[in-house]
Amino acid sequence: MAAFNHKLYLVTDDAACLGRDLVTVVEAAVLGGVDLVQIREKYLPENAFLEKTLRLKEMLDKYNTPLIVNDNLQVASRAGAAGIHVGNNDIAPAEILQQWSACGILGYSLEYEEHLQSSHVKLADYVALSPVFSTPTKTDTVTEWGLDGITHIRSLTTKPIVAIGRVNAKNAGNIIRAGADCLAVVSAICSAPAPAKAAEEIRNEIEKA
Ligand SMILES: Cc1ncc(COP(=O)(O)OP(=O)(O)O)c(N)n1
Ligand SMILES: Cc1ncsc1CCOP(=O)(O)O
Ligand SMILES: [Mg+2]
Repeated sequence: MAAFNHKLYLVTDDAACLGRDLVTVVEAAVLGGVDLVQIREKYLPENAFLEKTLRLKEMLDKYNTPLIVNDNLQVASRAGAAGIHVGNNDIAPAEILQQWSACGILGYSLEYEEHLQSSHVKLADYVALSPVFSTPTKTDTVTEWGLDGITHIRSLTTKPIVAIGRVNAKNAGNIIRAGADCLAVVSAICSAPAPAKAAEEIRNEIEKA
């Protein structure tokens, strides 16, 4: 089980970067205060996904910022990533740990409260409350947890809680005060005119909360 003490987690979306180079946007975000990055590519063929992951990892290694790969165990292990994030419809955590002994951080999306008792959650280093607020960035979701949902799940588990879904500088403080340990963000950073400044503003709200 890996320690998890990250606070601001950038989940990438090339399409949200407004035509700018993804590595440049992510580097700015890291300089602004992002301390964990996930590469999320739902539609790239595996070779292109791996190539992009390696390019991003080369930059992130300069900052000692860990890179998590979404969904794809082959890409995660071949790139020597710091870990993987999966959900209910992906490869199961037990299978990941069986096939990838070097897996560091294993993240799992919590979509149903009943799954909190599952072996998937037991094996995870953090649970993502997904989504905390409904978001146009990902529409195939089940439960909008809201702030009360975070507080409720906080009372039921000691696992680190990551909140994702329409997180921004305005709601960051409330989400942390509700019980989240870490905020995961796509558009409020990737689509910001100045990603470094956007990351810094969210980070400041986290630190103040
Ligand atoms: C940090 C974080 N939280 C939730 C998700 C969503 O994962 P999942 O439910 O598997 O959906 P996809 O991202 O695969 O569409 C995530 N990727 N990262
Ligand atoms: C990947 C993912 N999983 C749950 S919501 C989401 C997207 C969050 O995107 P945004 O920060 O733009 O709302
Ligand atoms: Mg997934």
